[in-house]
Amino acid sequence: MLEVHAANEKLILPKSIITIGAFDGVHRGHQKVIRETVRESAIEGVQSVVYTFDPPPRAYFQDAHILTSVKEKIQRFKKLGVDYVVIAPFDESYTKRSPESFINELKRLNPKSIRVGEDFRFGKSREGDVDLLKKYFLVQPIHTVCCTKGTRISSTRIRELILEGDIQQTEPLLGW
Ligand SMILES: Cc1cc2nc3c(=O)[nH]c(=O)nc-3n(C[C@H](O)[C@H](O)[C@H](O)COP(=O)(O)O)c2cc1C
Ligand SMILES: Nc1ncnc2c1ncn2[C@@H]1O[C@H](COP(=O)(O)OP(=O)(O)OP(=O)(O)O)[C@@H](O)[C@H]1O
Repeated sequence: MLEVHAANEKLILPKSIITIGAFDGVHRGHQKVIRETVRESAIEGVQSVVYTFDPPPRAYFQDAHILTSVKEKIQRFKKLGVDYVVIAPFDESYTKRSPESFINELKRLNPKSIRVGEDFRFGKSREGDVDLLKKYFLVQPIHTVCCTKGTRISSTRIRELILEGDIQQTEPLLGW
């Protein structure tokens, strides 16, 4: 059964496997990251957690078109077998938090490992990176999922295709 928590509820877990990101569109790249998180959590016998943002940071900073509502993202996380979703309200005060403050928040979830891409950034002005995260947690990189043309699947690419009116091409990238 999926549990949804707002970040300010300060959820505490004894052990977990976490993935973090905007996950806008819950495309095939996201699905792989989440499936690996769920698979590892089952092997370890601990809870799987998706920590996500509302709105997606790119929608907040760059006014990007939002592909999936929070409600729809939650439904897709549920289908992928996630145990917990933590939703951070991505607003002005949240964006000003330091990387260390975010790390302290993650500590409450006691992650055995964190699954994010090598280019993951966090904290004000994107100051925190994977090297900083690795000082506190085991961080396991995810192999990039590409489309048949060989380019990385991303929410940005899907937004571009929608703007070009090429909905058909978004389907193999979204995988739903
Ligand atoms: C506490 C916190 C503060 C953030 N502040 C900023 C910021 O000031 N500027 C920015 O561009 N992104 C900021 N971000 C967003 C990150 O750059 C990044 O988009 C987010 O961690 C999601 O990762 P993803 O883009 O790989 O999905 C912040 C993220 C967190 C967790
Ligand atoms: N194609 C992909 N293959 C593997 N992992 C991916 C892929 N796309 C995103 N991820 C991972 O999923 C998590 C969430 O990514 P994020 O929401 O930033 O996706 P994105 O598609 O890169 O978004 P945007 O284009 O808006 O920056 C991150 O850990 C990221 O590294």
